[in-house]
Amino acid sequence: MTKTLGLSKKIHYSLLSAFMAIIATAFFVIDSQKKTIHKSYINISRNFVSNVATLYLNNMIDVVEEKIISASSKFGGDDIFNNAFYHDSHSVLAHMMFIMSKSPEINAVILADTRGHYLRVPEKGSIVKKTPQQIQQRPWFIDEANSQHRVQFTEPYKDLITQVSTVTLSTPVINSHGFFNGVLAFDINLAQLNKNIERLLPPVEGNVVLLSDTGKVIADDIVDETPERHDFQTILSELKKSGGLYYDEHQDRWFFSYRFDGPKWLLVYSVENRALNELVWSESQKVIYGFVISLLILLFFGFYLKSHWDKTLINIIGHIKTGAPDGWGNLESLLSQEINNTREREAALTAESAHDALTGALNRRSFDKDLQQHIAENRMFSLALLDIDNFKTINDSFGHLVGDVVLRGMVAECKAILAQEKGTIYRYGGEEFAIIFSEIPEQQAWQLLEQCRLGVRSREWREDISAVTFSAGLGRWNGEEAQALIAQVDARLYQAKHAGKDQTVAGNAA
Ligand SMILES: Nc1nc2c(ncn2[C@@H]2O[C@H](COP(=O)(O)OP(=O)(O)OP(=O)(O)O)[C@@H](O)[C@H]2O)c(=O)[nH]1
Repeated sequence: MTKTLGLSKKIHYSLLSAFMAIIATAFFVIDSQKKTIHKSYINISRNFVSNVATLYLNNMIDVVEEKIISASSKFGGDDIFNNAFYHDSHSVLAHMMFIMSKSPEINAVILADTRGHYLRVPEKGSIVKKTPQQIQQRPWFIDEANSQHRVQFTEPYKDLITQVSTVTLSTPVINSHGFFNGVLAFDINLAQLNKNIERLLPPVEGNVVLLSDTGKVIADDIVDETPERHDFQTILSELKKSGGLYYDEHQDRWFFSYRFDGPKWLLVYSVENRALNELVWSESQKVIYGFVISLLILLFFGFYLKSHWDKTLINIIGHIKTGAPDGWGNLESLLSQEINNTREREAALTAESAHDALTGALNRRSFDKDLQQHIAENRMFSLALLDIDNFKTINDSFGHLVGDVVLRGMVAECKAILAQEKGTIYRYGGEEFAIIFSEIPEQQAWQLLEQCRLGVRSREWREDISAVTFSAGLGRWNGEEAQALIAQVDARLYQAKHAGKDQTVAGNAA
């Protein structure tokens, strides 16, 4: 089975991996960014509530409290109080009007005595005296027992006279002898309060509402006729103990709240979770666009690469086929060079696999192959086996490196003699060599072998070796099996060794 390079596949995988990596990164970045944005909106909303409460409402409460306390101490004089109800009420009314005119946050100023008389500005007509029952029904009316408290805020209630929702703050009027004379009360201008709350610009679309301690609405930013009021009663206790942040699963709404110290009011700003999420998404969109653009660029790059890569591959394949890699550009010339190098390497590898690396003679594999080929082709040939005499002594005396030099030298010597003739030398193994003499009579082979032997023996060595000799056996092929011929020639080599070495033993024909 042919193994493909799979380059296109690798490019596809790389692009796909980059694609997946961008998507995964996008997922994590967007997710963490969403959480961060969500968190920052929560913080901004909490700050919004506490800023409105401390900078606006607390301020307003302080101002009206200060005003009522200073006015009540003014009305504390016996004469003023008695005059107001039984003699000359005009100067007191003028003072009450003065307070009104300076206080946009106050709707009405009321002064009441313990007998149920009261003065109120603004009032239709002249001074009106009401029955004690009417005045005492008012939630701000404080009897003597309650007079210890300085300033009190009522729950929102429907005023009997004006018929509008009202919150009143009141304080006892104590005369200079310490007696409780009556009550001074300010109706808070809820219309003005509503208007101011409506004007607020909350960070996320939602509702702002000011609640009393029992959860009644004092003021809110809802302007339409059928206001969408949220059920604060069910979550009031949660809001009070939430510490400023509460999420109601049932309504899927966030509640940001601030609890006042003076009147136990609660400023609540509530936001639908959906609205918050929409905002978070719209903020995240910029990042999403960024990632989408990156993906598109990657896709474009992928297609571009693919189309050009295919073309380049086709060119490369064409040139590899024709073997004419000329006229390519920089990258291509490098590639063509590489193709040529590969061919050379291939040729070198083939040569290496046929030759013995140490001596340069053909190796044992080549010998086996050539021998079989001669037999298969029924070619006339003779075989010689050569073994260097006393090679162990050479190795032992001069070292293996010198032994190697001797092996190389012997091959060189024989090659030089056989070069023009039909003889090829092989390294048979260790210090043993073989020569195949092709298509020449055994006699001629014997002569060549003798020339080799004498050549080696008379060769001069740079090292201090006196003489290197070898023994050899020679035999002609007579149609027998390769192993039989080798055994016969090996036996003759053995004979030569036993006969005193440095000689060749051949058959009778030689
Ligand atoms: N330097 C070197 N030595 C080799 C190589 N291959 C085999 N030999 C050595 O050749 C020697 C062969 O020794 P022996 O088989 O005892 O033969 P010898 O000493 O030549 O004795 P005779 O054949 O009886 O003359 C061993 O010492 C091997 O280590 C080689 O590639 N390089």
